[in-house]
Amino acid sequence: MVDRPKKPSALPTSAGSSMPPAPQVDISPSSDRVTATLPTGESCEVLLYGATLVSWKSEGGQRENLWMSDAAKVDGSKAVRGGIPLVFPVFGPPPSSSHLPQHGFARISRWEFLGKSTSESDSSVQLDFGLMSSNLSPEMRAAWPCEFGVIYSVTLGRRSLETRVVVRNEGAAAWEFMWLWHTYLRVEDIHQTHLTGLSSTPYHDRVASAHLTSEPSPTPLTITSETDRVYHPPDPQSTITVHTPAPRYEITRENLPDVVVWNPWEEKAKGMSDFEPKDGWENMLCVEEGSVREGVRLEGGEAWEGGVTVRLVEEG
Ligand SMILES: O=P(O)(O)OC[C@H]1O[C@H](O)[C@H](O)[C@@H](O)[C@@H]1O
Repeated sequence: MVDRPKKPSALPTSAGSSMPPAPQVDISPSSDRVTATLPTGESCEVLLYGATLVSWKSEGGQRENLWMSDAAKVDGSKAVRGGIPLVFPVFGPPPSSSHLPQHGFARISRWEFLGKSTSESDSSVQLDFGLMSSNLSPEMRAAWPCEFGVIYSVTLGRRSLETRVVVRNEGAAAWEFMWLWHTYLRVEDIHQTHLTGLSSTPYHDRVASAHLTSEPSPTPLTITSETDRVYHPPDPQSTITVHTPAPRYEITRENLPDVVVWNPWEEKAKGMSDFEPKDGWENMLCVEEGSVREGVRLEGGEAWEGGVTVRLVEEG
């Protein structure tokens, strides 16, 4: 984890001097969400429900980088359709013997806001959230009776969003889990969007068959129909780039071997009640980083850490 000095935001940095106070990062925690705004206007908003990032604005707050469905439920009644829901401890449908919901419980559980820290050197703010076994509903506790603690950190910079997670086994017995950032990126136009960094990478095509491993993708990868693929790039740290007409997104991963690329396309979007507008699939692309092909095993007392950074870079 990046070790950052903790600094209460209430303390003015220019105390005792004749200089005007430096602009402060604004943190607005409320009963259901935490919003952070940099002095330059960039912001992010995290719902306590699922620790779901529902907004990330750059360019002084002028540009939204995450796609959110107009029909997304943000009242805790359903996983949020958009933003960055967190997938844990299972990806996709759980095994038939399990009572866990699709994509697990992290995205439908209420997390705790643990606090924030700021960094003057690079004008960023870090927000920390936690989820433990004791936070789960009795149904989820019964479905996954493992002792765990998860710390999720979101760091907002001028042109970047860094997210990190530490999953710890707080019990004595070993267990396995999967983790994924289900990131809905906003793109200007899916028909003018392509990805680089996944070529020469075989993938599981979840549209054609859950078990088929296809030929490596061509370069660059364009999205021209319903797409649901799990890539396993040979280099787990390699950069994935999403090129759109606006700034491109450069995605770097730490300790995350798998990348899911998902766009429901026209027909599937029509069938999702919480997907609005119905042509919204033209303005979104899920590029999801995680560890989902195989479970990560943690012995009692062990911890696992992963991270994703998305940077905005001008094309050209
Ligand atoms: O509808 P959800 O449960 O949010 O899942 C949305 C999508 O998530 C991932 O991208 C999976 O690979 C897809 O198969 C799934 O359709």
